Amino acid sequence: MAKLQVAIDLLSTTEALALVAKIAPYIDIIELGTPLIKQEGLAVVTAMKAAYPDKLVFADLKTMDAGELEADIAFKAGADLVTVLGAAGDATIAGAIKAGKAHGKGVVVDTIGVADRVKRAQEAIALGAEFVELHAGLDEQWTAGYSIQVLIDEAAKAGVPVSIAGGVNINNVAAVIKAGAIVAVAGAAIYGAEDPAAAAKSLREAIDAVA
Ligand SMILES: O=C(CO)[C@H](O)[C@H](O)COP(=O)(O)O
Repeated sequence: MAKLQVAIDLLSTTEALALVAKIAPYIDIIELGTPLIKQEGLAVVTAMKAAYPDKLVFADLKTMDAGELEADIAFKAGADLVTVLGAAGDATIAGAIKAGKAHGKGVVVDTIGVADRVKRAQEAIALGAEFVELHAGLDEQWTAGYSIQVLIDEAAKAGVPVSIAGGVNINNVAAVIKAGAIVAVAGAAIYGAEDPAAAAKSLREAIDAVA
């Protein structure tokens, strides 16, 4: 069954916990966004895992160097999954994966900014990543001509476990899952919705209708 990951790009632990209190029944993975972690530190990871021990807590570190060290501190703080950038060297990705193995946790490789996302996804899985995020970041989404269809097409040909992030919403989530993504990542479509619980419920139902 494909998973729904909420990407929380809010800026306080209080707001993040309040959001998850509304949407918890519909989501599988709670992502603490990079700006949130930069604002609140890894304490937000610890607080979220303590509040939701049965959910997967995803720390979006976007690590570019010192893979083993950065992953280790996030796993110690309570993360189940951490991100390393696909743009980083193989040694950085391998270091994070080593820390993941030591903690019995996983590493997700984020392809933001990578030119050939499919090739890097295949390389990252060969290194031992849990799955790879085919990702167009918030800035790229504002670029003229951006379409999530690019990521959907890449997921269909990747042949390795991937998630898709970059403007996932109720209009495209079925296509995301039909393309083979094992995780749909939705940020603004949930935290920016007038009714986040209703938005998360609709996404959950759309995912389950495909899977
Ligand atoms: O990691 C991120 C930005 O770097 C976002 O959390 C990710 O792009 C998902 O957000 P949205 O669904 O709002 O596009």
